[in-house]
Amino acid sequence: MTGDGGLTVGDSSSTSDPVASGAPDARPSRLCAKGLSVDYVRKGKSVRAVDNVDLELRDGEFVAIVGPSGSGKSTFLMAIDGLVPLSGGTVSVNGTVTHGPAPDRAVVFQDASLLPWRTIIDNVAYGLEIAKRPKAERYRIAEELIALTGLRGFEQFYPSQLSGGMRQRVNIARALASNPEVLLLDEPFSGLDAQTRETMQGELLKVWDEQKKTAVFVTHQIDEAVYLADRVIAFSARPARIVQEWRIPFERPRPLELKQTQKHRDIEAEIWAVVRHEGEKSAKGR
Ligand SMILES: Nc1ncnc2c1ncn2[C@@H]1O[C@H](COP(=O)(O)OP(=O)(O)OP(=O)(O)O)[C@@H](O)[C@H]1O
Repeated sequence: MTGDGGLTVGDSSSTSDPVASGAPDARPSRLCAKGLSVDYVRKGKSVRAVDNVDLELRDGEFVAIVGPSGSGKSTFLMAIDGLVPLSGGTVSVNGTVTHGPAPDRAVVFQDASLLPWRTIIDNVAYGLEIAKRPKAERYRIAEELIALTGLRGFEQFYPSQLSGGMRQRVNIARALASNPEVLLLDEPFSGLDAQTRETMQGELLKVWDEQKKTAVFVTHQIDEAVYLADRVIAFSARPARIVQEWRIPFERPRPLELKQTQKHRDIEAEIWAVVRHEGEKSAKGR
């Protein structure tokens, strides 16, 4: 069940992607986690949340991470961002080992953490203001991202005047404003209703097709992972280790109707079986 390299869905597919056909990936390495481990201290005892995870993303790759609840997915993402200290291993961006958060990585969280007293455009431009970029430049960039994320006309609104889906658009625009090398998304659509969530998945792919950011996306939703990602990685029950990996063979751009196809459903079912098995192991261990 838990092969080292894991099953690779689509290896034999007709996709022209050189990665999927097994040829070496010539794209430069953007993000590299090596031997990444994280321990938390709980009631005076050390608890391992992430155990010795190796993961490399090439330029412009979109990787989704799935796994049972409490397996360590968010911890892994936070460790990449530098928000939680590593107990072991390294995180490198463009070959340079990172030490804590930096503008080369940006996170989009589940709850849109917008500043309520700032307008939408000022929220999007906030990071650029902190970075002391000239005013004209920050508004030019913010305007571009507002257009890209479908927020035109809402520049002068406040976060409380927007729906949850629109607030997440602002969050994504804000994360992209500093032009990070790597975009980290931690269940960004989990607070949205099913229909809005689906719309946002399509919108995210449009933005991603435009910008081709290297991205790590954590989610509970297998269908979301398969629809969005080039690769889906399943984490074990805590402590998180990589149990299996799937290469997703669908061409881009991907219409939302893709999710209704048998092949999409088959891949979902395969991944779901692995995640469920891991979840059961974790439930038995409690
Ligand atoms: N600050 C913390 N202190 C102690 N333990 C923590 C802390 N944050 C997370 N944990 C524990 O680490 C483990 C991994 O948590 P994490 O939130 O990373 O999992 P997850 O896979 O993202 O979960 P979910 O899918 O439910 O969001 C869990 O057992 C959690 O209780």
